[in-house]
Amino acid sequence: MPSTLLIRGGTVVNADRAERADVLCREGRIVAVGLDLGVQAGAEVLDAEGLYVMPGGIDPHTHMQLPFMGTVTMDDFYSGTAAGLAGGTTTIIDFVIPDPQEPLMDAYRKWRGWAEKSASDYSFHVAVTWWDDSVHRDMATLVREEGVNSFKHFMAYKNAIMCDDETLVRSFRRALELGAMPTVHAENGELVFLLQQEMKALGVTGPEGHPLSRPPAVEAEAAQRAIAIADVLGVPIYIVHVSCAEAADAIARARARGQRVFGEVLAGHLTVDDSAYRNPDFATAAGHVMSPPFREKSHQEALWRGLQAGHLHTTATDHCTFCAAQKAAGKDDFTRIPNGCGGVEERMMVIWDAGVNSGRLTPSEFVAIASANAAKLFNIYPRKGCITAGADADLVLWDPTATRTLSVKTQKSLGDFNVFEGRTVTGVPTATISQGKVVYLHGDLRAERGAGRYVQRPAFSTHFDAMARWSKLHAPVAVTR
Ligand SMILES: NC(=O)NCCC(=O)O
Ligand SMILES: [Zn+2]
Ligand SMILES: [Zn+2]
Repeated sequence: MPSTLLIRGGTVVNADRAERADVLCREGRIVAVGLDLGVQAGAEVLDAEGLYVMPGGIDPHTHMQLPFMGTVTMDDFYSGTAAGLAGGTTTIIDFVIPDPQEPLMDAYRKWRGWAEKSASDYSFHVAVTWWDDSVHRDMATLVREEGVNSFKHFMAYKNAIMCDDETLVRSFRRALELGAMPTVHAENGELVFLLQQEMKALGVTGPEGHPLSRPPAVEAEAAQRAIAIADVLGVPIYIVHVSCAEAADAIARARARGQRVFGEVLAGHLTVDDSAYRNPDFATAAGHVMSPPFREKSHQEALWRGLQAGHLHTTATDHCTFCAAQKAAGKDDFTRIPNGCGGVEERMMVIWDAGVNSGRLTPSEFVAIASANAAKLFNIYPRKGCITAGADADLVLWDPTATRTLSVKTQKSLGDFNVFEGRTVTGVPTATISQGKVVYLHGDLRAERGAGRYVQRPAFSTHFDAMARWSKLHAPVAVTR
């Protein structure tokens, strides 16, 4: 396998520009980007004439091998990252989710072990699901010794991994001290719990009860609460899987006030609506059960507008695959259907097709939301998310004219369901390069078990510096009497 790769004749697309250029990669890094780079003896050459050459996708929200709701996802770190590579995604940021009372470091080491089989590079957010002095201490160890710079808080999943407000406040404050980004799954878990019981009391036990127990206001309330807590504490905040207009509006309002609030949106929420929950076929309806749920179509427009306006910043999948047999645990009670859907392979195609082909996004704006913005927010830019000398050679060659029909029959994920089933997209990856190696070429997936590396992410991204200066200048001053 040559360690030098030349990608010749394509249009290199970064978040800030697109230009005709060759890309030369050596020993896993990009060493030159420019016109007419000469072919070197022994180099592998990829012809990119007529193609876009983009930074490999970063999916900042996946759950591979997740133990959740009494079962474990179908995709492990190998099959899940391999599926990502087939779709042009070369880095995932997954989640360590400790059980309540489980030491954070124990959970972290467990997840690191599971992830060693990854085929692409990966990193971890760590969830804070409970609080005591050991959590306070372990957060520092994770940031300073393990390169974790983001902590996740579930405001839903009562009686399981839900954070109460005290834990949110303590953890946000600690994250600020450590220079790490707090992130939240914003849904009011108390309201969800109440509405679930009420739905069942009304006889609504099927998957249609899932969206009915998680209306947009439930998400908007939690988003607003998390934003307000972050504002009071002077910490930036990142809201995962924003699914509805009301939550997107809460972010836009806070940003208009100058607050550093960042939003993530899922390929599914941008393109799939809630009609499936009323499908008479249980497996189809349950296959769509994820939280927050798919929404009525009008919310999709609000999410696209958020991306276009810059109020929403990243796109992800929340890839979390459960098969029909697992979903059947909730046959008579929708609250027992394991929550989660796939998408790591389809994300970039679906968003390109619905975003770029529609004129909502330019190719550079697509690179921003599919890769560069996540790299910036989680402080791995320009190592990731940018085609420049010195960056990791993680790239995708993109044919904007080729079409594909997405289907469970052809997906690489081990899940047995595809929420994008039957969707024909225009704009597909023809090659994916990870660490300078061609790992996917014209349908031939060459993912290597264990080839992925753990990516450390330094603390104190640029936002922290600005916020610290602001806080210092606006510190409370006592009246001298
Ligand atoms: N999203 C979902 O339904 N499952 C995964 C856990 C989470 O992110 O909430
Ligand atoms: Zn979530
Ligand atoms: Zn998730």
